[in-house]
Amino acid sequence: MIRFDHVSVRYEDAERPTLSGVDLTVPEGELVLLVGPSGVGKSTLLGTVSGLVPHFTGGRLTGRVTVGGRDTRTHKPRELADLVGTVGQDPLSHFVTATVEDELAYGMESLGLPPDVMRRRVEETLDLLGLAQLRDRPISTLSGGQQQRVAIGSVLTPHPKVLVLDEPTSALDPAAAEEVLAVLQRLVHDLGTTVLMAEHRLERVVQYADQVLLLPSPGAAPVLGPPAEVMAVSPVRPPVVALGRLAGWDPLPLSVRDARRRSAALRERLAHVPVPSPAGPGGAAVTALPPLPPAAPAGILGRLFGRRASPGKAGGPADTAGSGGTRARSGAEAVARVEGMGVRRGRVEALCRITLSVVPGETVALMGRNGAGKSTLLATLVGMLEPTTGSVAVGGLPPARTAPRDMVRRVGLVPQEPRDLLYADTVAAECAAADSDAGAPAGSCRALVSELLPGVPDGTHPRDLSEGQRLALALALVLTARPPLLLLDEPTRGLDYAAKARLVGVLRGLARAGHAIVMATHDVELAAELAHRVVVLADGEVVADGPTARVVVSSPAFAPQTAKILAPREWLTVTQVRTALETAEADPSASAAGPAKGSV
Ligand SMILES: Nc1ncnc2c1ncn2[C@@H]1O[C@H](COP(=O)(O)OP(=O)(O)OP(=O)(O)O)[C@@H](O)[C@H]1O
Ligand SMILES: Nc1ncnc2c1ncn2[C@@H]1O[C@H](COP(=O)(O)OP(=O)(O)OP(=O)(O)O)[C@@H](O)[C@H]1O
Repeated sequence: MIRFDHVSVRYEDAERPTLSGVDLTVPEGELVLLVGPSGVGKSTLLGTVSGLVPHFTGGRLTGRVTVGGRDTRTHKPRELADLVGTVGQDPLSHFVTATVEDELAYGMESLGLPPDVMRRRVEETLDLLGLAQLRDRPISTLSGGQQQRVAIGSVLTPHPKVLVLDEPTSALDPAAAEEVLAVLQRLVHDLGTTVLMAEHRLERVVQYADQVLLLPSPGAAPVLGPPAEVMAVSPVRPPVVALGRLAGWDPLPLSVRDARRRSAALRERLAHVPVPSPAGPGGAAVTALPPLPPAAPAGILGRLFGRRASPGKAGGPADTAGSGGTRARSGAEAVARVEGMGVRRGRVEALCRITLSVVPGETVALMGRNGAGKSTLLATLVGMLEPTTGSVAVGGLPPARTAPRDMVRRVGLVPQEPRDLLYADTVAAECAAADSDAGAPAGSCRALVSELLPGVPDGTHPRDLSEGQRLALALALVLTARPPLLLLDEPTRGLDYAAKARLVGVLRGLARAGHAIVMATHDVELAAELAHRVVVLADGEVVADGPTARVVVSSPAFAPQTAKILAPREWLTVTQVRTALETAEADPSASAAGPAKGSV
């Protein structure tokens, strides 16, 4: 159905081609999963199928890509619209109408489908994607995950023969992601739709794939094959595969169910090994933060507060007590304290009766369904939104009523859409501005970008970066300022597993140094790896708040793969299991050991 003949793509001024020698066929009626490290060229490859590359991105395409026999270089994207449905990484750039219902109908209208067919499909899709209650809502008022559902729904309604999806579940909660993948699988099985989909969270998708297409490194020849075979050689792999490789299971499991069936010996081996208790916040390891830096210069204020919904009232309560006084006033040294807080957004009661506090050195994962109120909570902590009822204090001050120049020294937010932080024309200029805004030594921000994700080019416009590269840049910009309270909204979109592991390292270091971190995330593996505590929101209320293992292990939605495989014991990550096995091997007396080496 999709044929690549000797395809190469080279962007202007790039040192080498992003894609080269792609020569393969995606058969009709298969779901092919495209995987590879951040920035390797996955979106570029998808773009050659939808026609966006090179028509909209620039660069030079050589070779030929055909979809259902149509050459994507001679057919503009709109001439492929009846055949190919595309969802890109940024749902907002995708929308053409203002409301949910109109957006779902738009593609069908352009193809001239009869009104009764359109009506029926809109209703079906609203139900399928849990959007029925949002049908009249302006798209601009939806949460990130709700927008992603609309973007997916709008390409499903015209029933295209080919779907090209770039990280379609990146903003979805775990249950919604499963539902969307089940719908896609049904389209593939029942209607013979061909799906080519790029994803980083392989734990969500690999078991649905008929074949996996791996781009191992920039410009390297792709590998296409059965999922288990490709996973055996892939540099990116989900925890279930990493655990299978660690335990020497053959064939490698792709699903939790497969892994559980093979896990008896591993369980036995771990039976007498204590699960390491995660280092909690506080304690000797956490050092006190240095005093707050002097007021931030103006530059960074634009970045952090440029898009605030209710502009900070300049001249709000001054920090007269100084930083030490402020902290003392706030009571038990909490960096953030929320009490009985409610937030109304238009007609929606987005948060209700929220009470929680965050202490220095603590990492909190905010989890919960799409639209539960996670981003809203972060927005109130940074001062972009004001509580309707109750109170919020950060560093002892009410964020929305405090001058941005005072807030910016206390709190930094990496928003769900990292683009909102980026203003300069090049990566180098963004980094230089961040260093100067934060009063950090020149080169600090650039070093952080490279630490998080090697290979991000200095001279590239942030607009042209890959999703993972852009997020790494946004994270580095905020981390350079080292705010005492660091807020991250979905901090792993577009990041490969290695980049995620490096991010975990950086954030752990910050937590040890006394920074408090609150991250809204659907990435259960990240929460398991990093968070001391998980707070679950549902319909704007806190429904669970406790140590990570206790909250996630019992939850089918939030448990990481390792926990599902090894339940009821509370192993959360492959790293924990690896360390335990290595320790047991070094000191067999520490456990009632079975064979230390080889297959377990
Ligand atoms: N329009 C463009 N102009 C110049 N360079 C570009 C452009 N689009 C992408 N690139 C570069 O091409 C490379 C591949 O980007 P691409 O978005 O295809 O990667 P990806 O594998 O999809 O990454 P991610 O997993 O982070 O989404 C990156 O180095 C990126 O900076
Ligand atoms: N500007 C707005 N106007 C009106 N309602 C809004 C606005 N922004 C968000 N909402 C609504 O407030 C609720 C909470 O949204 P929020 O973005 O905080 O959810 P979330 O938990 O971060 O979701 P996601 O996981 O999808 O990012 C949702 O019902 C959403 O539709």
